[in-house]
Amino acid sequence: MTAGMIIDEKDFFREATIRICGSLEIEKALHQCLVYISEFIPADQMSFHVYHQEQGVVETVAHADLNSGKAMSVRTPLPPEGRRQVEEQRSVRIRIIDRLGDDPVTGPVAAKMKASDLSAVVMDLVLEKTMLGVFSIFSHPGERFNKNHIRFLSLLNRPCAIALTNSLRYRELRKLRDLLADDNRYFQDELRRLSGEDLIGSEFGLKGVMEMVRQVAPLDSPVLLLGETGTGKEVIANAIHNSSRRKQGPFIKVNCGAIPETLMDSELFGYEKGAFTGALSQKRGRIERADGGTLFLDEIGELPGEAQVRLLRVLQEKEIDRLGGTRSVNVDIRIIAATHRNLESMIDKGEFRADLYFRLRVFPILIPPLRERKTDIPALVRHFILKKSHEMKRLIIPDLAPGAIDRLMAYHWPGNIRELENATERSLILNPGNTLFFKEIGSRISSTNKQDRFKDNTKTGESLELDAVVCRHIKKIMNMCGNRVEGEHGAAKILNINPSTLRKRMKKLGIPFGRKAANRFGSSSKGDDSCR
Ligand SMILES: Nc1ncnc2c1ncn2[C@@H]1O[C@H](COP(=O)(O)OP(=O)(O)OP(=O)(O)O)[C@@H](O)[C@H]1O
Repeated sequence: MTAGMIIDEKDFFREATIRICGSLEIEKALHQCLVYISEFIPADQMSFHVYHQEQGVVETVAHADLNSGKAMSVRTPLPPEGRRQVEEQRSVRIRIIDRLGDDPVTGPVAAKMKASDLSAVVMDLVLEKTMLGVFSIFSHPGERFNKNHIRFLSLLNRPCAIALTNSLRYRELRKLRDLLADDNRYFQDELRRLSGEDLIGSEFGLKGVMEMVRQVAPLDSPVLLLGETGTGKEVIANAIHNSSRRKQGPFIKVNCGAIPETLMDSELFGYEKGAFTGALSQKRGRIERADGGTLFLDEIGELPGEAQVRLLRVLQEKEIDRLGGTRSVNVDIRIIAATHRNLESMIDKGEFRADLYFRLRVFPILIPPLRERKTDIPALVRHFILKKSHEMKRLIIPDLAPGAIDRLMAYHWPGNIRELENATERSLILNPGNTLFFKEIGSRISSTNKQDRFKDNTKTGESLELDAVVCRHIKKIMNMCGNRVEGEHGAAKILNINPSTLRKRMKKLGIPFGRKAANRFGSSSKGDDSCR
């Protein structure tokens, strides 16, 4: 103590503790504490050090003098003797070192801090039987600490240990937070790069859609994307997010059709620890994770009834309740929903809530199927050739064979852009050479056409055999002509064949004509099924 100064131990402990535990920023706490202590003890500087045994390194994590404090990470390797002393030490020590430079442990550290000539009190900090580090208090130049000083400083062992632990944990958390923020930035950029540049057709087939995207993106209104499967609803949802003020925030996708109904609530809304058996820790739901960004609800038509009610509340109140939670959590999200289903007919069948539908369809955008924007096909297929060739690490980017584009344009693409993407990939696999023919698309076109014709005929349940078709046709014409074979208004003239040939054919097919026909044919031949 400085001459004549009397100080109560309890006051000293209380005041110094308030200061050393007063801030999680250890440099500030250290500085405040030093300023207070220096009124009673000839202390000029203080620092915290941590020992990393694997590397045999002392890390100085904070240092303060009477002007200010500084957080740092200065690492000093110890010589073998210093390492041995630290590692073999079993008891908690508080020691006075008359000259820091002379000690094998403090010497190398003090040299870095230009404090080799100073005297110091060095105190091991232990909490719950764990050696945390060291607290050192440096004297004024030329002064020495005495037993009385040590008695007072040793009172601060526990508060200093607590302060050091808290600040190290805080430092770790901040590091993780910065890492996460950095990762997040990286992934968002990556996503933007992938989705932003990859939108083909914005000036052609998707021009109208992109115009609507530009109108709605800056607002916070919900958007409902409608379109067949594979038309690019997710790509458009991304484009809206990336052109909105939320673009720095998260874009969180929920595929309502892919999450089992029993897990939907916990996935969307999250849960508190202990909300159900197995809820070992708190989990934030996807809605909460989208806070500050966009929540993309893909396949919204598949959302179970219970979750529809809870989602409606999110849209109305802008807050969510975690499962097992006792308080609501505010969320700032923009919702983009998408579906290939007809939600209105689902409402009629009681499968989708009308109130949720009207909340979601504030701004519907219909994405046309690929068959209605075939002008985009050449650019799309070239884009996919490039993309897939890179993915497959092909050194040469294949070209399109003459006629390939015609084949691609002639097909009707029920699976839309996804089908075109897959067809391109398949073609690349099937053609290891430098030219893509898309011959398989050609065969798909003819098989589709055959199927269509087959469908048309089978719709009526009629036979497709040639004789049956001819029979039906002759009967139809005979009916039109009032069963007359010959003459200006006779069936032979209309069918452009000789009347006797027609009679022969009718005989062969068992079609009555002349008097016989008068008994059989009425005004309509619909009831006659002899041709089937
Ligand atoms: N305009 C486009 N430009 C480039 N690629 C596109 C475009 N539209 C869609 N794609 C690609 O086509 C594939 C299908 O698109 P996306 O998943 O967005 O369709 P979707 O309508 O959401 O499908 P689903 O209804 O099945 O969820 C994706 O690989 C996507 O990258």
